Amino acid sequence: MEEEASGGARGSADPPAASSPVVPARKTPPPPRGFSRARGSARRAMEEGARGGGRGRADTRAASSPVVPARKTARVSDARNFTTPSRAADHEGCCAVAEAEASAVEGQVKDRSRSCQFVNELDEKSKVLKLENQNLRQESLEYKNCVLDATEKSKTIQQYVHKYETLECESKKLKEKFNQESKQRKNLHNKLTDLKGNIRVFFRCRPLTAEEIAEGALTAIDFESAKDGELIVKGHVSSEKVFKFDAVFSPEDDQEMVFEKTAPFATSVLDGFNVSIFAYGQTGTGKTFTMEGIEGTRGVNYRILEELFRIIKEREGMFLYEVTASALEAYNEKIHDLLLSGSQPGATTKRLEIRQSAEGVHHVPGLVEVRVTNMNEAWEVLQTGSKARVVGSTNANEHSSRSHCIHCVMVKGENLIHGECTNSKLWLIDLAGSERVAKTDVQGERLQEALFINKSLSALGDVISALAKKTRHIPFRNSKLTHLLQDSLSGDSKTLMFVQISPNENDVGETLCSLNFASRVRGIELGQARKQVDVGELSRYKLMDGRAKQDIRNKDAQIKNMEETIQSLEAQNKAKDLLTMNLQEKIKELESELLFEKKRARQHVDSKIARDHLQKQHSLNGEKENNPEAGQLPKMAKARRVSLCNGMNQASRSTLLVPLPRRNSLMPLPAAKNAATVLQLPQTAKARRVSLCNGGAYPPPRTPLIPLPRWNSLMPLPAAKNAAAVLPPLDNITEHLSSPPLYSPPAVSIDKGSRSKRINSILRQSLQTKVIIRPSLAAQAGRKASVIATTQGTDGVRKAQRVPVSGGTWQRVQQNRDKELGWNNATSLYSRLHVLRPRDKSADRSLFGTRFI
Ligand SMILES: Nc1ncnc2c1ncn2[C@@H]1O[C@H](COP(=O)(O)OP(=O)(O)OP(=O)(O)O)[C@@H](O)[C@H]1O
Repeated sequence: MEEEASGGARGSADPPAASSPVVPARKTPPPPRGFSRARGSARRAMEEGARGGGRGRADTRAASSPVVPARKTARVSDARNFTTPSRAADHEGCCAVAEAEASAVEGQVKDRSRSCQFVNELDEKSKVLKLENQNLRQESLEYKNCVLDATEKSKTIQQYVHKYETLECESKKLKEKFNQESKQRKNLHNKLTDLKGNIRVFFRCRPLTAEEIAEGALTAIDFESAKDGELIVKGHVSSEKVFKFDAVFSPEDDQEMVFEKTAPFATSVLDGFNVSIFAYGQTGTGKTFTMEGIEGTRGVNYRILEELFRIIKEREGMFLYEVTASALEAYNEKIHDLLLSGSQPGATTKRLEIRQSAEGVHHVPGLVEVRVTNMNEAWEVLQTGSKARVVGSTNANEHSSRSHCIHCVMVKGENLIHGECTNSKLWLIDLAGSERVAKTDVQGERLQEALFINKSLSALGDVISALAKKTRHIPFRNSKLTHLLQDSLSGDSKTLMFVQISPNENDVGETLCSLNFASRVRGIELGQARKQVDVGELSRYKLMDGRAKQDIRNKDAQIKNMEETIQSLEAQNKAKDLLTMNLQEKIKELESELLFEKKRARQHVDSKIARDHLQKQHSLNGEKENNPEAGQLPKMAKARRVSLCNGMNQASRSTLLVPLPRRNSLMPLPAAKNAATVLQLPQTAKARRVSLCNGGAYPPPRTPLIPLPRWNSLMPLPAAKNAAAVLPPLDNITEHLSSPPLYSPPAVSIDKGSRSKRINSILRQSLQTKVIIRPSLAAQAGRKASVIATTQGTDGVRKAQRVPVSGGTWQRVQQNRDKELGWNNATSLYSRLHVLRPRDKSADRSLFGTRFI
């Protein structure tokens, strides 16, 4: 930009360069419009001058130059004065040119001034841009520095991230280690507790009161010789008695020392165990002092709460705890909520009952539970309850507790690392003191209270005795107190009992009673304390378990049903298989029977034909003997076989044996002389078989013969004498043949009448059925070598012929049909008769016999 600006400046300061039209456009700015116009007008003026009389070369040069110096113009004007009239025009032209040039110069000047202005503006802009450039450079440097910083920072961050990851990893390892150690500590703690016993008994003796000292009372306990928890009670009558407890606190031991050995129970509570701490002893022996303490010397209740919240704080981040507190009293065998009664001591409140939950935990439904988040809140709740407790003045104690005061601190814990939830309770119980009514000399209400107190403490003694003896029944429900302490005494929790005694020698009887009771309590062997995993979670798991079990039961039932179904289906299949087998066997049996019957029928027919043949031969022989003229007929009959096969080969002749109908009863046989040319039907029964081959030249083709319709039984036989004359015309015969059904079986005889008709009809129906339903039978039957075929003879008479199976299609069909009508008649008849009388086979056979006789 600087170069351009300087170029512009140079252009404006160098007129020749500016006037030169060949100055490169790059170096000079574009000429202003006025300048162009000036050049155009100059050119036009020159042209006009040329038109006016021609112009000199110099003028032309001058005109060609856009910038003409003033000096030159004056010379031209001087010359005008000394030129000829022709030059006047030149002069005028020159003037015009000069004017044009002047105007051009003027325009150029204007343009230059504009250019200068433009250049100035550009300079200013350039300066601004320079400044901007500098700023940008600076910013760029700053950015570069920033980027460097960012890179360094990102590197640092990455290092930090890496460090953080490493730390996190270490933290995880430490957490795991902590968990393990915590678990180990817990186990050790529990082991220690177990070794010490789930019920521990601490002995505490209060100091002699001022009154007692004043009375000169002596101390019955020998603390000097007490070593390792052993305690010697000085007997004022008999020998000394030694008791052993888990801890012995002399009158000189302060609250802090007592709590030192109590503090581990706080850890147990937060670890998820139920803990019960209670104080037992004669009235005025310091139970309330031990449990609650007095201003400045706080007792176990205060200190254990302190310890609880201290540990909760210590475990922050790893465990989450929720603490609630409640307070109640068992007064005259009634349970009252001490938080409901508020600040009105002894005020009648709603009576509560003890219930057992589904999980087996004893609780008091409807008890007010106050959520507390710190020590002060918790202590306030406990104090509220303590203040509401029934307290009365007796001879033994100015502020004697007339009820059993029970504080309950419930702790819900969640391990944030592995998510285990616990739900534990800390019972802090200040029992009412036992008292000898005669000694305390209480009256009225106090007496009643004392009776209830003694009764409940007696019930507690019974429970302790039963637990010590491990009897099956523990009388927990004999009093509200024992009922409420059932969970604490039955082994689910860790229990600590303070046995409080008076050092006064005068109270040694009560002291011994208390110490004996405490010894029994200490002797109780309870099972290992159970960790109280969150019952809600437990119940959820139980519910899931129940559902899963129910699902399994349902599935089992479904599987059982399916198995039963499968079994029944298998049984059905087996039954069907059995039925099928039986049916197949039956079919086989029937088929074999059928074959047998077929054979029998065939044999029967053959034998019958043979018999008929013999009979007829005999009768013919007899006739021949009686009538010699008639002897010609048997001769003709003998010519039953007429060979029509002259000239045929042997094979074809052997197959062309066609049985002819028994026409002997219908027409006379022609003479056998020309048997080779004309087929002569035999007149007698012997003529039933007609050989178309040379008779006797070849053996007969087959022995089994298919029965032919017994035409003789349908039509009257003509007289044998003049058979030719008696024979009816052929047309009549055709009528006879065609009138009955083609395949209707012949009637047995006219005499048998209705029976034969019935059989006929059965056979007919059977045939029709067979033809329609089982055409394949015909095909099966067609496998026989030859069948009977009914053909139309050349003479128009229907003839039954034996034709070869290898004949034409029509012949085969006909053969099959005939076969079916022949041999299968027996089958169908048998079947039908079998249907009619299935078991009377003899009758069937007789019918069969009848049919073919
Ligand atoms: N260890 C002790 N040190 C100092 N004073 C004590 C100690 N034990 C008890 N006392 C005092 O003895 C008196 C009676 O104590 P406390 O009321 O606690 O007895 P108690 O067993 O609760 O009686 P009760 O059964 O009638 O309620 C109180 O004035 C108390 O301060």
